[in-house]
Amino acid sequence: MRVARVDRHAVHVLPLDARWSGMAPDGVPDAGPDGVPGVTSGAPGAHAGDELLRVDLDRDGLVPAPDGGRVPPTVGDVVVVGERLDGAPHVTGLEPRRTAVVRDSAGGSSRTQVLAANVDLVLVAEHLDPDPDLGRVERLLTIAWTSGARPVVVLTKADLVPDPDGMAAEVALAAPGSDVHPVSATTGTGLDPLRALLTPGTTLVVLGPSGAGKSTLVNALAGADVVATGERRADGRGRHTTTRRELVRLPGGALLIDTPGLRAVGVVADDAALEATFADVAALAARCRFADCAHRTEPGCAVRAALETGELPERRYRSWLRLAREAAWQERRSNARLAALEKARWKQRTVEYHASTRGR
Ligand SMILES: Nc1nc2c(ncn2[C@@H]2O[C@H](COP(=O)(O)OP(=O)(O)OP(=O)(O)O)[C@@H](O)[C@H]2O)c(=O)[nH]1
Ligand SMILES: [Zn+2]
Repeated sequence: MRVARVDRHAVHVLPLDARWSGMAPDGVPDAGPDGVPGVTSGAPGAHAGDELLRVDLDRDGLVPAPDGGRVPPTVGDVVVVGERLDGAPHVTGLEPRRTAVVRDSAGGSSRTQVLAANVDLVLVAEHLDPDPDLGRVERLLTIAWTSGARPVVVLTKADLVPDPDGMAAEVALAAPGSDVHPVSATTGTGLDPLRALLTPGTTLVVLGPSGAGKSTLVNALAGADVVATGERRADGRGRHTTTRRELVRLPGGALLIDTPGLRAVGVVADDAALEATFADVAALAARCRFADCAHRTEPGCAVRAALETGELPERRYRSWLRLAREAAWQERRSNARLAALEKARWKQRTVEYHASTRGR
């Protein structure tokens, strides 16, 4: 069962097997009377042909993870559904996540948030008009590389600029290793190579700022209005944009994880992902005379040399420093949090041990 939506006390799942056939899956309970868990019909329009099954979570809202811990379920997760004694469906386990799109969720609790699981393709959407923000593209690419999914950069609103291909070539310098596609959802230009990526069963997520045209792009790719866009509604009653994360089946058989526009995303990145996003910088650093070169005043520094000749743009170097520092800081913080958790656990065990031996 694939998690399509997460509520506080339940997940809504797509039966994996019945996904393409549109047949009612066997063993799925009928929609019960009000308030009783059962089959709920999909969100209006979004899941035509798919029946979502509402499955209760334990009181803590967590599910047993493969490593023995308990984690919050996320959209795209594959869960095991069992039956409780009263016959109600109930999440009993989580399959290992093949890939995970993780962000650093700012806030006091110093936690990371898994935005989407088991994603094959991350479309990094950035508009050509206003000018693309290369730092944001690099940030989202780092998140994409860290996830384990394949990143593809999509430059939207190509119809609004005179030279979309020239701009795409510039963005490509900030995106080594990923394809960069200038597209226009309005005219349909550039959509075909993206459509070719959306094979049946492929799960994709589109990351990008609000207003980049993510929903418009997805609808254009799907050839149908599968997600709400930021267009003003005909009745003039404001905008209706994505407000929650949800897995939606596209007509061609690919699965889209629709997310609200990300304002500020903190990166959670591993070194390999940073090296992928900044492959050009990493290649230069590998040529520095000293292996531990800090690229400041060391002799034989290939990074500084490239900065001086202009081969490596100052902007990109700064962006690399910033993201590397941010990732390192995030890692230290999460390690500190893990250590604190571990300590609390031992403390609890000690207390329990003393309680159990008291009075013997
Ligand atoms: N000219 C032009 N406008 C576009 C294109 N794609 C999207 N837009 C417009 O850009 C605006 C934002 O598009 P959305 O698809 O709602 O953007 P979004 O990224 O999904 O935004 P959120 O849902 O807030 O995250 C809308 O007014 C679209 O009509 C395009 O290819 N060309
Ligand atoms: Zn150096």
